Amino acid sequence: MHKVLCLNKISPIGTDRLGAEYEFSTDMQNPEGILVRSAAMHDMELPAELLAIARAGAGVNNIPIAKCSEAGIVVFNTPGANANAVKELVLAALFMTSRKIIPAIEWAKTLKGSGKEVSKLVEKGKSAFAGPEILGKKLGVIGLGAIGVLVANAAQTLGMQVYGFDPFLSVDAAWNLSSSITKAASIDDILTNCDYITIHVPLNDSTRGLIGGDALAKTKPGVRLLNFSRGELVDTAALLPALESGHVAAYATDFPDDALIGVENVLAIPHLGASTPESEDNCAMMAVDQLKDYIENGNIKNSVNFPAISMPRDAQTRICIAHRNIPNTIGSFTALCGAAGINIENMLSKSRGDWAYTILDVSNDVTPDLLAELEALDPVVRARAI
Ligand SMILES: NC(=O)c1ccc[n+]([C@@H]2O[C@H](COP(=O)([O-])OP(=O)(O)OC[C@H]3O[C@@H](n4cnc5c(N)ncnc54)[C@H](O)[C@@H]3O)[C@@H](O)[C@H]2O)c1
Ligand SMILES: O=C(O)[C@H](O)COP(=O)(O)O
Repeated sequence: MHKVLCLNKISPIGTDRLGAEYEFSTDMQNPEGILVRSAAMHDMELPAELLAIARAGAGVNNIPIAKCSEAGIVVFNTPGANANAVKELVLAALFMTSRKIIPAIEWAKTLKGSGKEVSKLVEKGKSAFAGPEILGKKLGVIGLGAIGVLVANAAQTLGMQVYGFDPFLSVDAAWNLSSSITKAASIDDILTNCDYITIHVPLNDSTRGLIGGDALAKTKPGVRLLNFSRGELVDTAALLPALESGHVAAYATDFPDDALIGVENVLAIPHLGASTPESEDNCAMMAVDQLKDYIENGNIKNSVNFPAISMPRDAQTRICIAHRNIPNTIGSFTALCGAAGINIENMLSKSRGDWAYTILDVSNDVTPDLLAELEALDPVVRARAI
């Protein structure tokens, strides 16, 4: 029986796929797998038996990736599985930051009880809530991954002039991006030219504070800023005076902090980007399928710390080794197997940056001693037989 711990509410459409061979609970000791959404894991002690963490979603800044790699724990996410949900909310925010829809609705509520006067009061008061159309305006999209591409393409069909910036644009994203999107040469191109700016990059050490005082100073007066990625990408302390002065006309964020809540022209959304049944189902199914395939077969798809690697199984036993990407490591594996009288029928090794992963399909049973010898090799962080 495999054990999977669930740290957030995950759609049963996904968890039902675990099947009868899995014990699944929100509270258990020594799990082999963890399913998580946004629960903070940085301070969590990682159980010794833990093989993998599957993030049902995109962002993995809540997971201690480097610590997981050192322990040979494979971390998965579900690229693109919630991208449409976020795109739809970003489009809503484009309209809401333009047309003052939320404050206008709030004001309309205050007219309750005015009887026959309501329509007169509506006509008298509505001018306070006028706001521009998005048609023809310039939208800058920072980060053209799964979400950024969908936002850019949709905004273009709504008649916006769209500029995109992504120094690491993937080939897939380039294929999916409408040819009408203008490629920005630098982030400054976006900052200085655009009426609306939307951020779709991961939060990491190089993107934290991406939009700070210097960046805001380069933006056009009246710019509208949208952040559906992570709060710390935008420096709140620098943003507040820019909102106060009106230089930033509106800020829509899915990640409000205490200082932003209640501030005029801030649209503070409680992290609803991926909260649709469709996205929750998609993410849960992908996360569970990837986790199961890793636990049962050692295959890796959509990991953020180890390479993609997959091999059909046709031998008695599979040895899976997570290790550092160092020359001559595979030679030590085959030498140890040879010395133990193990016949390797098939093998595959892949690397990704500092880390690598090797699958050895062998025609014998594998002893705990051999696994211990493999794990004792300097570059190896985890060896197991399935
Ligand atoms: N609000 C929500 O509920 C919600 C839902 C999903 C994702 N997210 C957030 O949105 C982020 C993006 O999601 P995604 O699915 O599009 O991820 P993705 O990995 O498909 O795309 C991220 C893109 O950012 C680019 N990038 C990285 N650093 C950059 C930089 N400095 N400048 C410009 N581009 C840069 C990458 O090249 C990549 O193309 C996630 O990391 C997550 O934090 C939020
Ligand atoms: O990175 C993500 O996928 C989103 O922020 C969604 O987070 P959630 O799964 O906690 O809604």
